[in-house]
Amino acid sequence: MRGFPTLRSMTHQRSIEDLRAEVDQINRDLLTLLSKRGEVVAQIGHAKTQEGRPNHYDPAREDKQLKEIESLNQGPFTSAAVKAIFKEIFKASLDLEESNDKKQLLVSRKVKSEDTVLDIDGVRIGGDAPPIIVAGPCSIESEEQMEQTAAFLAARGVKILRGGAYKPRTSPYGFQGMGVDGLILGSRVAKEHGMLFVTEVMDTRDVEIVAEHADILQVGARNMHNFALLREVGRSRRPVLLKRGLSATIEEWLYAAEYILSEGNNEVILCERGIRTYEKWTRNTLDLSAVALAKQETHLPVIVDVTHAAGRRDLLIPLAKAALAVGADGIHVEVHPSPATALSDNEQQLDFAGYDKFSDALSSLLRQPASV
Ligand SMILES: O=C(O)C(=O)C[C@]1(C(=O)O)C=C[C@@H](O)C=C1
Repeated sequence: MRGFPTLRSMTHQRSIEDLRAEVDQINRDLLTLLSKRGEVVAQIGHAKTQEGRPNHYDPAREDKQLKEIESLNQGPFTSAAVKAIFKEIFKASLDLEESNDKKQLLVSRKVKSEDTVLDIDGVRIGGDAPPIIVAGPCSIESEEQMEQTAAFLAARGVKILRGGAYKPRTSPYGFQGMGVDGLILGSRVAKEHGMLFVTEVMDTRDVEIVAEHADILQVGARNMHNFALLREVGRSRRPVLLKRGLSATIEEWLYAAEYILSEGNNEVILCERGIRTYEKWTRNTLDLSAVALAKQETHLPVIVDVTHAAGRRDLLIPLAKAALAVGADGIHVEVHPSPATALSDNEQQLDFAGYDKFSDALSSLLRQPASV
């Protein structure tokens, strides 16, 4: 009798082994096609990166492909099943594009394996250099305050003086900084004591004037996502101290550094300063794994701002010790001649006696190069 073979007669016609051998071959063919697709997709990813599109996800393109696949599907799988398989393929393709992209980042150790060591007028930061201390008041307030602080710190071997001339305050009515007068004062006092001067720049319009007076430009946590500012400091040719954003992931922080390097400025110091968590007993939560990871994944120097991480003086020594133990290339700490009368951050700045205790406690760790 003619007609369609029954399931029974079919299974009798071909053995399971035989059918499995065919499935094995189909698997091999599918894998070949999948790999071929992966290679083409990687090229799309590369082209997107070159066009400056770090976000490779394109839902409209995925949707178009799914619609076509659905219209071509003739079974035996349902369209829902086929679409689910293709969605997995898109996801894997996106991962492939993005991981290739990360391998090409200028900040990545995969691109540059040796540590970047900054040499700013003889002050070495990163690599085999002993950890540095960046210290000074939160805000530049007066000539007397800067002079006293610089003299005190320089006598203890501190090579980098910090001080804010433009202050990003939570309240618009808080002290906003001395502006250009503060820049001039900070840079003069630092020079007089043989120190480098680092200060924050908050606005693209100020990059030029800040770069004129400061040896290192700081991009603060609140501005880590300010891509126009990152590009501008990248064009400035001054070393940049880039703080991690309040709620930024490590990846976002490294992409922020990439913005600076992509403009041709390779002199970036990463600064972990604690992230915002549910914890209330500290101002922020110091993320030491971020320090270890940034050291591992990038070639850039990484320092730790213990003052903002803790927000309280009693934790500065243990946090600084821990930071140096995981390989930080330096410590950033706020020091003020009279914290009680400081115009900003008076809860957390160290007075001179406090700084002496702090540096004594760290002295053995500060002599040796960052390790791990
Ligand atoms: O066509 C693209 O833009 C791709 O990046 C490729 C691809 C894909 O696998 O088809 C991958 C991720 C995008 O979300 C969209 C599509």
